[in-house]
Amino acid sequence: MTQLLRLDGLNRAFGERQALKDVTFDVAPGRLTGFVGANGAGKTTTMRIILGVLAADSGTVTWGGAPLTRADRRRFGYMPEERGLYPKMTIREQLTYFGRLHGLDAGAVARNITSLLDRLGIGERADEQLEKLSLGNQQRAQIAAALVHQPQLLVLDEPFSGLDPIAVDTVVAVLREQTARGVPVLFSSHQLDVVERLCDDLVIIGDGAILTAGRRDELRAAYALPRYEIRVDGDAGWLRDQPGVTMIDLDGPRAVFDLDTGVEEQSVLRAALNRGPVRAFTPVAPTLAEIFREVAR
Ligand SMILES: Nc1ncnc2c1ncn2[C@@H]1O[C@H](COP(=O)(O)OP(=O)(O)OP(=O)(O)O)[C@@H](O)[C@H]1O
Repeated sequence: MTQLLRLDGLNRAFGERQALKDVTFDVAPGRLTGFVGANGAGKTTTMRIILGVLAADSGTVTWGGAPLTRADRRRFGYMPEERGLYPKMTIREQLTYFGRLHGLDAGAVARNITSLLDRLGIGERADEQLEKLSLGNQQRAQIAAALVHQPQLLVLDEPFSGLDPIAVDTVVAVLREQTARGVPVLFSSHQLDVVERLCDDLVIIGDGAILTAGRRDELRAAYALPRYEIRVDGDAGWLRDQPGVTMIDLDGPRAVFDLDTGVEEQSVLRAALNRGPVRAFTPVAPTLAEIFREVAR
C-alpha cells in the first residue's frame, strides 16, 4: 500500500562536515516531489538514508507513520546516482534479475519488463547489451530497473540528467503513471526548468538544510513578486512614467512591471483603461529559479 514518507530531523556528518542539518520534509502519496539544491547540498545523502544505504546520525524516516523496515525498503524503487546496471548484460537479463530479487515470479517480471520498456520507448532494445545503447537509452533502462517490481515508493537521483527533451517527456509520462497509482515519487534535479514544469511539490535544500518545502503553487504564491504583465493596444511605454512602476520588460503593446509597496495594481489598470482597451492584465508568478535565488541568499 502506498503511504506518506516522512523525514524528520535527519542529521548526518562526514568527519567535520555536517552534510545534513535537521532535514525534515514529506513525500506525499500520488505526488511528484522535486528535490532541488546546488552540488553538495545533500540530496544524494538524503536519498541514501531513505533507502537505508547510509545511516543517519540522528532523526527518523517513517512510512505511513511507522519506522521504516527492511521489508518496506524492499518494496521501494531507487535509481542511485552511481547507476547500477552491468554494461555487458542485456537489459532484459538485468531487469529480470532485479524483478526476481524483489520476489516477483517469472511471468510477472516478463510482463512488467515488456510493458515498461515499451512505454519508455526502448522495447526493441531489450535484448541488447546495455553498453551498446546511447547514454540516454541507458538512462531509460536504469529508470526501468527502479520500476520493474512495481514499487510503492520511488526515489530517483537525477533521473533527467543527460536526457533530451523528448526523453524527458517520456520519462515524465511513466512517472505520472506511478503517481496515478498513488506512489510517492521523489526525484532530485539540477534542471530547475524541468522541475518547475513537472513537479507537484518542491523541496529546496542548501548546504544540508531545508530552505523551503511545500506545494509548488503555494510556494509560488508565498514568494510572489509585486510583478504584473499588461497588454494594451498601441505602445505601453507610457507605463514608465506612472508613479510606483518599475519597468522590467517592454515589447510594444506588452509590458512587465513591478510595483512599489503600497501601489495598487488596480490604479495602474485604471490608468491603462483611460488610455484605451486593455487586452490582458495578470500577476506574474515567480519562476522556480527566482524562488531558488531568493531562498538561497
Ligand atoms: N561518503 C562521503 N564521505 C565524505 N563526504 C561525503 C560523503 N558523501 C557525501 N559527502 C559530502 O556531503 C555533502 C553532501 O553531498 P551529497 O552528495 O549528498 O550532495 P548532493 O546534493 O547530492 O550533490 P550533487 O548534486 O553534487 O550530487 C558534500 O559536501 C559531500 O562532499
